[in-house]
Amino acid sequence: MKSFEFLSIRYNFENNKLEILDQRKLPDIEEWLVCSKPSDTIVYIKQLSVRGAPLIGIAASMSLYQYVRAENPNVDQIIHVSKELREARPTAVNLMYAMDEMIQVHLVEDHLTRDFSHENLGKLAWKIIDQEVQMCDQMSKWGATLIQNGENILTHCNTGSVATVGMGTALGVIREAHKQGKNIHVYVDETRPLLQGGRLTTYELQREGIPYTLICDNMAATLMRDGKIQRVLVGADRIAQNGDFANKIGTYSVAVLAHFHNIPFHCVAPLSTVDLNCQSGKDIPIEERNPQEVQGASGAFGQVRWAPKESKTFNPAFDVTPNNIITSIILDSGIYNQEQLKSLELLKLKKK
Ligand SMILES: CSC[C@H]1O[C@H](OP(=O)(O)O)[C@H](O)[C@@H]1O
Repeated sequence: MKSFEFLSIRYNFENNKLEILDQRKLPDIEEWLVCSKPSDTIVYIKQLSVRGAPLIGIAASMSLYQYVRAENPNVDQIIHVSKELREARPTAVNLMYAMDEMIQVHLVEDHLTRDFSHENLGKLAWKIIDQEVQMCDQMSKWGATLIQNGENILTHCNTGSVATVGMGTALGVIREAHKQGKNIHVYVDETRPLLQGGRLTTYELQREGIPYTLICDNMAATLMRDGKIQRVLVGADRIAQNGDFANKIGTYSVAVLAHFHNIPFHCVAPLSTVDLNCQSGKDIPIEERNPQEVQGASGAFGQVRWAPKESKTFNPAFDVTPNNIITSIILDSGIYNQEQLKSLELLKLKKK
């Protein structure tokens, strides 16, 4: 392990200090929060101060490593803390994948034969980070091969460097296409209720001078009807064996609209997002969040409510898009079309 600084997570090896950029405060306030112990990290993951499927896995891995280096706990304590971190949010499988990698769950021997030294956990955490950076590069390059010059691309939620430690997933493809001079324009869904698009995707695009237009989620249909959108790119939190996938709430709506208007719709994610324990989207657990998020809005300004505080709300953080309305899934290993998804190509890939 060594010191590092990415856009929304940083670690100082000398003093074992782990920090995350409070994404609730972006774009107006760049404030770093200290993860001094795993319980801090769990709170930050639950409240989405640190968010994004790949990044929460990395934050949890670094928190577990930091804890072992600081406290020198026994194996049962390490396993217990990894379980608490694993359970911080239920949908993004990257969190479970990262914890399984850190406690070496694939080693079938009794856990006493596994190496839980902080040196080894540091190597495992760094391996997860390095893989994530590489996978972002690979899926971004694969996805950019599909982008034609001058396209308008719609994206939902935030899937960029704020949500990963690389160039991003769907937003990584957009970044790569822009870098290749493909003269694209991005339509950014604000993504109610937590506004990851309106606050975070705009923050990333603004910083890099990538042209974009911010829209409310209810505007995508009209843009598609008027021929203003040529492609849709979104991320994923968990992909089932057959290609059904869970992503930020509202993704399914966008997929249905794209299907109706014959617009290519792509999911972009690392292979680690594919969960073989899920045969189809029906098996993916969907996180339900608190009513205040729907009753109002929050950001750097704090929290505002406009609905009656007694309002009953429906607030799933994710929805599931079925494989039959997906044009393709773009992974770090390549592009998989609907027929390949239906013939369980992802299952074969994972088992290689
Ligand atoms: C590359 S981020 C993937 C995924 O994670 C986000 O969820 P959240 O903002 O709740 O952490 C969103 O669904 C992105 O598409």
